[in-house]
Amino acid sequence: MYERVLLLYNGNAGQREIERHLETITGVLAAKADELTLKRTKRKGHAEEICREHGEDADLVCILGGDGTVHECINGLAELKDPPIAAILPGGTCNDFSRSLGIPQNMKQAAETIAEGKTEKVDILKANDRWVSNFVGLGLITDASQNIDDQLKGTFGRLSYYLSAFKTAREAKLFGYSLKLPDRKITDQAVMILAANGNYIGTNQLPALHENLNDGQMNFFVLREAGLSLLRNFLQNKDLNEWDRNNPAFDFLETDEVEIETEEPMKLDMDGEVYEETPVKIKVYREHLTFIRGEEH
Ligand SMILES: Nc1ncnc2c1ncn2[C@@H]1O[C@H](COP(=O)(O)OP(=O)(O)OP(=O)(O)O)[C@@H](O)[C@H]1O
Repeated sequence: MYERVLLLYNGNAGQREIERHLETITGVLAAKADELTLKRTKRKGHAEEICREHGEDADLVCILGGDGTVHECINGLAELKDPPIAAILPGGTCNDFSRSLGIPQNMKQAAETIAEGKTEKVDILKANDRWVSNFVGLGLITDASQNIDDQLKGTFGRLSYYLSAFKTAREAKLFGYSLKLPDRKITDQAVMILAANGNYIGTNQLPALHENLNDGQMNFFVLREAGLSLLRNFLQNKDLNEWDRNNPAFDFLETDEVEIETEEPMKLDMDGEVYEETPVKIKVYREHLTFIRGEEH
């Protein structure tokens, strides 16, 4: 039983079915809360403000939205002295971080998972001044998310991500970068760099990964030009065996800290939205927030 539950929802996210879901969710959660408050985000950045200002008044904050809304919420929660437990109701298009937590993608089942109340402390990344739940990327991934046509996204949902990623992959640009890792420095060229905290991107499970969300490590991928066909296969969910750690088309490593510089400043994609530019320092904050989790992840 929770004393105070805050249910925050992005009426703008996903396929605009959220209001329909609210009835289901409140039906399940009301039985578990002495007080249940609903707040609707009015603009981009609002979820972050609400979490920063009201997060400590709740013992559970339920986030109904996609990865971009989760991103905002953790930025509001991560620096609170006594942050509440966070729970995700998958109301976006991809909902990747909720997948890593084993949250069912069916809304009623997700609400029931919250009602069951299993929790886990999870790692959160900090990239320059922003907190990140799922990933930080640059290069091809940033271009792909920027190329998503909002109208297509509304109509085709996650299919629009694939269309955009395929389109972008044909025009991938090489860039020069240098990485500073705790034990070495690497200077080379790539088409994409990805620092992943979660295990899914664009609803696809990332291959060759760490097993849990609280090992204090991020999974770090550098994709070379030769890796583009690999990426296409990844988007079609096939031939994942090619993502062997020894495949020269990409570098794969685990680290708790990295600094990335690029020849020119490059935009950074954080959890599906562009925030900030390179250079960037990314660090894992181990078990920094507590989330509701499902059975399997
Ligand atoms: N009321 C609002 N008006 C405009 N934008 C909003 C509002 N509330 C939230 N947003 C922004 O909408 C963006 C997209 O929302 P969200 O990520 O939740 O859905 P999505 O993109 O469909 O999901 P996913 O990232 O899982 O694919 C977020 O970055 C968030 O900042």
